[in-house]
Amino acid sequence: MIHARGLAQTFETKQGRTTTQVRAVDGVDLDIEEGEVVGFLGPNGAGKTTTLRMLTTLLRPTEGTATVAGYDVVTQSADVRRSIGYVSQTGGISSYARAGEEVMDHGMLYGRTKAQVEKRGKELFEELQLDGLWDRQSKTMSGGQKRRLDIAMGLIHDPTLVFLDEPTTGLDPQARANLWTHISDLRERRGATVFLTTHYLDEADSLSDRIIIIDKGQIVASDTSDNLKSAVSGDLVDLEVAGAEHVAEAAKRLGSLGDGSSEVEVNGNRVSGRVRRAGRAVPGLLRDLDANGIALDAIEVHRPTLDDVFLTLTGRSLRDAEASTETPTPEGAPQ
Ligand SMILES: Nc1ncnc2c1ncn2[C@@H]1O[C@H](COP(=O)(O)OP(=O)(O)OP(=O)(O)O)[C@@H](O)[C@H]1O
Repeated sequence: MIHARGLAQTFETKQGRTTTQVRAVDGVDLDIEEGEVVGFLGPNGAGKTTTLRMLTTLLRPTEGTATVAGYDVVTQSADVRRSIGYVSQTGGISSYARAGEEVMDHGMLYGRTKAQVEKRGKELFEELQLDGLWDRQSKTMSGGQKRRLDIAMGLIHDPTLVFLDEPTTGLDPQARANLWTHISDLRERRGATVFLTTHYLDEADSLSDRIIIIDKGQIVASDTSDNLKSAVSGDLVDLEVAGAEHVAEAAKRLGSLGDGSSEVEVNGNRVSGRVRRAGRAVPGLLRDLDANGIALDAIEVHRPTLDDVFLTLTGRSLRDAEASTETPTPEGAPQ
């Protein structure tokens, strides 16, 4: 459904007389099959939106090639556009027009008849819990309602391939959960292929069949969430030791679990380290500590997260990467 080879985008930004080049996407290869839901994850400024804009023909690649739904994004851009649904990051709807009319107009742009778009539009309003809002002016809708209206616009022509750019950014937790259900339904009920960008780890985790992680314009991982996590060595075991005098001994015993190679960090009374198959190893550790008179105030075991995957691959936490990413204000709109 989506195939890319060496896809790249270099932007030029001017500050005074100095021209700086930003390599926003740096040689991306993608192979996404029909019916897959793919989460495209990365920190701010990693190149998610730029990749998506190239795949949806809104931005011409500076290097590389891509086909989407069988069509070349440069030489057959009109065919690509006809075959996809696209919901942009910012959303476009905030007008005096009635919500239903906007959705119908959009569908008719794709060559559907008025009767077809009215029927499909009303179905989508019901599915997306927008019932009763058909005659509302979109500018009077709440943020969550507008976002769902954006999605209705992206789906009105029944595309089999849907691009969603950060679909839930800015929504409250309930509206996010709601939208997740709708996104899952796209594949379950309509067999659609979904390519969604996000920087929410939980979103990528719960929605996607496959997660592709991009960092600094390059793909650093592509696999199922479970496989990515199992490549991280072990579960994180956190001990809170009851007496300061026992901390060093507890650290030694935690470090000697498994093959004895786990690195242990000590912070005050907290001792933490990665342990393979913690579910099996921890009961023995507890017995061992108890037999040696070392009491614990608390113990927590955390399965690896996608953030751990990113940390293992890049040496940085996704959250830190996000906080430290400078996203200069682009000069001039993209092509
Ligand atoms: N039109 C442009 N001109 C110059 N630089 C740009 C332009 N568009 C994007 N960039 C730069 O390209 C890099 C990638 O941006 P992009 O928007 O693709 O990242 P992103 O992963 O989608 O980030 P976010 O999660 O914040 O949306 C950033 O450094 C950004 O500042």
